[in-house]
Amino acid sequence: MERGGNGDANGKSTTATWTNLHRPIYERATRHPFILAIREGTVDIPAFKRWLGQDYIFVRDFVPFLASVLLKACKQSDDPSDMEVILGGLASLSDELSWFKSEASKWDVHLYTTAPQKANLEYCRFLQSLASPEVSYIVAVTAFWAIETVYQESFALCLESGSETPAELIDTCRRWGNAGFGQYCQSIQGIADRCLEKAPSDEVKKAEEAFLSVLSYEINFWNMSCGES
Ligand SMILES: Cc1ncc(CN)c(N)n1
Repeated sequence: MERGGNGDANGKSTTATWTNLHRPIYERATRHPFILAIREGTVDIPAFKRWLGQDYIFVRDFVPFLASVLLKACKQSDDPSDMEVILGGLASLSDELSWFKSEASKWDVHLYTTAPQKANLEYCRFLQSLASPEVSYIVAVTAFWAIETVYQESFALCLESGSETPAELIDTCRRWGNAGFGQYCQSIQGIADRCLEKAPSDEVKKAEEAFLSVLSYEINFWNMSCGES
């Protein structure tokens, strides 16, 4: 089997190469009108509340997905520190679920009676498919990196100087836009790139497809939050 190799001729890592290669869809996911409206202080509050209720459902489904990535790291990774990064992420989801509950009560969003919308159901189904033992660690960890990075880049944009994010949404933006979460995403990116460097080309191709699928599910998720289904 052919080897995937490490990115392009300029020495860029595989994930950096893909981000450049697929820039238009990457930007549709990370600079979505929903995020730009938060940043400009014009976000529709019902849309924000819809996002909040739907994202709680998503994060609940993200837990078993991440547990499956952890299991694959334990079985397939050649670097013991991968497990520590992923375990840290999994542990922080407990705090994240509590945050959703307190934020929901602040905004009068009823989490337990919120039904998942179509775009969310489809994304959660994709997560379930990635959790299958037939999906390799390389593909799963690449998807994990993409999922976290879309939120990191999106919400970091709302914290940049010059942004007019409403005060009551700053806490939400900090949750994913803070520098620590940015470092965590870089650690996952480092893991993905190290794995991709050694992977056979068919696995690299599957990982790229998973990256593109994540971007497309993320766009649909933002669209759903804006009220387009
Ligand atoms: C839809 C979605 N994508 C990503 C994340 C970040 N874990 C999230 N909470 N929700």
